[in-house]
Amino acid sequence: MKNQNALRIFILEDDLWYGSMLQHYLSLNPDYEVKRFDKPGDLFNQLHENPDVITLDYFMPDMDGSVVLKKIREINQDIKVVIISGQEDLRTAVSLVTGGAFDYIVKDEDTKDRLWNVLLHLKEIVGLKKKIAVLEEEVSKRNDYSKYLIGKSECMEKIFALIGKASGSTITVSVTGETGTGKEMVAKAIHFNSDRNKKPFITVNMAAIPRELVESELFGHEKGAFTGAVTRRIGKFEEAHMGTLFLDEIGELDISLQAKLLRVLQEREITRIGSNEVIPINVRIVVATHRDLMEEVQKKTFREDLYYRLIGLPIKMPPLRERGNDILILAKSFLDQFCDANKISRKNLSPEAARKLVQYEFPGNVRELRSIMELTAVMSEGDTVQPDHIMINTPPVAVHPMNGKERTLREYEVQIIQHFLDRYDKDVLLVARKLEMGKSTIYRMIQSGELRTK
Ligand SMILES: Nc1ncnc2c1ncn2[C@@H]1O[C@H](COP(=O)(O)OP(=O)(O)OP(=O)(O)O)[C@@H](O)[C@H]1O
Repeated sequence: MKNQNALRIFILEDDLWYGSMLQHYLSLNPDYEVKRFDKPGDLFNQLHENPDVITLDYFMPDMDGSVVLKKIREINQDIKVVIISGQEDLRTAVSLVTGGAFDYIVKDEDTKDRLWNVLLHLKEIVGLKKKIAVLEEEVSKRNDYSKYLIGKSECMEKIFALIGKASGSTITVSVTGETGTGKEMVAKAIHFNSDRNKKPFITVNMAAIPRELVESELFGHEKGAFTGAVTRRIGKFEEAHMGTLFLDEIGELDISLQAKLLRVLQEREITRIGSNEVIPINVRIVVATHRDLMEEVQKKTFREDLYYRLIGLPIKMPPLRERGNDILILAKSFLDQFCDANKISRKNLSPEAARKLVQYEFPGNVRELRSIMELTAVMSEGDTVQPDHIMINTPPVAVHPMNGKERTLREYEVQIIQHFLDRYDKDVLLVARKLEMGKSTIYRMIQSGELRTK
């Protein structure tokens, strides 16, 4: 059976006897897979097998060792090359090692033992590199937020498509939506699905930083720039260099700082407070807000020019109550996650429990659903969740048609039916039953364009 962790070694040696001796000796180690070549051309033909190590005889009749080394390095820089030569010339050794050789061994009676030791050392390095590659792969999988963003509803499918579009470019993205709808998750999904995913993802929540500290938080400061600036501090823009900067609650940014942010976004460079040095920055910006920024522009609390600079690719997160069956998919997923984490057996939702969930408004959206399901897992006994196990603190609110601007009776009617259609995945029959009205009335209103089914 092939040993997946074997160190793959190619020997290039024109002296057949010496080459065979090395091959035999190294093959004594079951962790080595050894192949021998006596001409550089033959070795190059097999380089696609990606050996971990090549031992290279420096004096070859066909090609000088330094040329072979250069060619190997051009094809694959990851292959470690150990030079073996009769030449005891230190200058050659130094120039080969600076040219990319891993080590240089002089051909004498100790060669095989020294080579043995070099290879043991190399096996460790190659093993560590492979482990790092596996771990990096795992981390990037763990950070593949699109796998964690759960949803099958039409509106979430649209969000996934937009995340895909945003990930493929460096366009600024603005995510809006009520609290707990997953705006930060979207920002992370975009970052970790983009080619910046090995660089930092930095979050700054504008609402969480005292107003007077925001500038220094974003752009950094030099020591002594202001009272309290006892050391130099790098700002979040610099920290996010080559990665993504997520500016959460951007609507809370003080108007006095908005002009500065706009300048930075236009010039793509920052200056730390108290410094004259201009530092170029390369960051992708994702902003989020639960506010209607256009409304803020009209109220003159948000600069219009900054608004247009930030809007980029807009992604509007739908409230959970408009995601139809996603409520139950998410609920089951949160329930399973909690049970698995606490090593209790998984539970099912009874039809009545499911109904209780879909009838609730979820003002706190997905975040609220997660907390409710965690509490449910604790409260329920047995393997089926009943409605009583689901503790909803706020009383269920059907619709609040009286909130907001005044409407005609007909408009209220349309608003209520639309709300139910959105909630129940445009299932006209179900909505008609729930509202105790004729399904033909609903169909007529859809036909006339009063109600949306898309
Ligand atoms: N589609 C989803 N699938 C799975 N979990 C989700 C989804 N959307 C949100 N969540 C979970 O809901 C919680 C809130 O998500 P997140 O912080 O991204 O929301 P937000 O809109 O940024 O909230 P806020 O506006 O309050 O900052 C997190 O625990 C997240 O894991």
